[in-house]
Amino acid sequence: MTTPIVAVVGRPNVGKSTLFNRLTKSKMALVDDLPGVTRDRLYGRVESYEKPFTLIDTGGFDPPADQAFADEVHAQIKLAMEEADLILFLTDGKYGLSPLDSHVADMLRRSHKPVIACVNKIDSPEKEDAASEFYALGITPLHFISSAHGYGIWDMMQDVMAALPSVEEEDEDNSGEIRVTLLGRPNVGKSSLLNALVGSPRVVVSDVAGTTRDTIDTPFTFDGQDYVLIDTAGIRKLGRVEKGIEKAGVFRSLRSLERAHVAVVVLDAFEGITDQDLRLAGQAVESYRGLVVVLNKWDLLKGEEYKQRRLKERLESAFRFAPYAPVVKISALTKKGVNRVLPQVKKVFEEYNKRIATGPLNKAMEMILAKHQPPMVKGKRLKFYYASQVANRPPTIVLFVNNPKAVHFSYRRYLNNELRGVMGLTKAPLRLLFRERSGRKSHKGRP
Ligand SMILES: Nc1nc2c(ncn2[C@@H]2O[C@H](COP(=O)(O)OP(=O)(O)OP(=O)(O)O)[C@@H](O)[C@H]2O)c(=O)[nH]1
Ligand SMILES: Nc1nc2c(ncn2[C@@H]2O[C@H](COP(=O)(O)OP(=O)(O)OP(=O)(O)O)[C@@H](O)[C@H]2O)c(=O)[nH]1
Repeated sequence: MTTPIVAVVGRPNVGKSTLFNRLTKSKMALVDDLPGVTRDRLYGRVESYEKPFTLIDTGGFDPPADQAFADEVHAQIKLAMEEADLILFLTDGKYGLSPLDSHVADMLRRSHKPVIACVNKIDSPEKEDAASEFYALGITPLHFISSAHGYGIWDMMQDVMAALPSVEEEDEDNSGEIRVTLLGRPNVGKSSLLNALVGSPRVVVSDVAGTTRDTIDTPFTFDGQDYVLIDTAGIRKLGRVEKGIEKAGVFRSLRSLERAHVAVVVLDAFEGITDQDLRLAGQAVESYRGLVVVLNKWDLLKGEEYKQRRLKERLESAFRFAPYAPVVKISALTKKGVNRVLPQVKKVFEEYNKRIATGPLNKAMEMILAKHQPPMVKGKRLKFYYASQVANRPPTIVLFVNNPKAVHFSYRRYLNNELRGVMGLTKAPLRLLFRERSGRKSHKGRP
């Protein structure tokens, strides 16, 4: 199951960040465990609607000073058209239609991606009439919304939901191949690991940075298991892109993650763990991909026991948000340990496919709820009605509850840990979705 990517595009100041904040603010709080530094406004998960998705705020590019902002918008749109599954095109109803809006509309019409147009800053229904000039953009559906106050957002989200694939759609691909993505900041040794894994150096680099993205996947077999290394071109290309590296990098890693089962995050053991490393690992966790942490350049720590211990401590504290991720120490240079990477990937993948039937799941839920009752919220007890696994890859369980927003982070974590135990998940993540259900029957009333 992949999580779709929705990108918000539009001229500066139309309200993209405001919309982004509104939609992501009630996101489920797996992120609470991530160190503050890994949180930014580049992307966020939206899980409070029927279908979860990743939202990307394409604003805030820093164009070189001599370039007009038209170039900035142009760059955003191109990125969004390449990488997103759906585009939210925002315009400013208070300002009125701008020539740049029409230009953006032309570009979007030529893309084959679904687009939903929104006239923002329509703070009340009366303002809609004044904004009817936006129909001239020729993009439908067209919604009148207020990102700041919430007007029209619900209607717009209905169209977004209708355009996105459903969570319950199973991963059709039963070929048994494991899709792996290698993530890591520049110079940690991704290309070296790629070469060591695949055996022979492969020339996959496009020399012109920033042109059409050429995704090249590399299939191979190891110990009788089929693997596909995703976007092997991007692994090398990213190091060469200088401008807008961060945003391009975020996009690349998100897109690769969406196509992967397992992310291998490569760290440089010699340089230590940086914020960027944690951000990449955080993306993998937020995308609910399997995660294997590779400590590369271990050869440089040979005999350095103090440094090894320091690194181990730092790793344990920094990766508290993914305690289940196996860690493999390697040297891509000497190839020592390299053969231990894929067996770990395979173990994670096997758990990633696990299933639990509804009967045993609900029996387990009864015990879990009895052992540690859901807390009272404003004098009312949270009620869990029913649980069901709706997907694997990753294992995804929907919990029906009377008030999903009131399920506190610590209780979510409790449920997640307990259910992981029940399902025998030790190396892979479990995704819990909380859905509203009203009704008198309590969980105990269900068979
Ligand atoms: N009246 C009104 N103002 C809004 C609304 N949404 C955003 N604004 C205001 O518009 C201004 C720009 O909003 P941002 O969300 O920063 O716009 P942006 O598109 O992210 O801007 P860039 O970062 O420059 O790309 C801010 O002053 C917001 O408060 C709205 O629905 N109604
Ligand atoms: N000592 C040591 N050096 C390594 C190891 N792995 C890679 N290197 C060196 O680290 C440097 C970067 O390696 P690359 O494989 O190009 O790193 P990368 O992550 O692909 O870099 P970008 O293309 O910039 O993203 C090269 O000089 C490698 O020789 C290792 O295990 N030990």
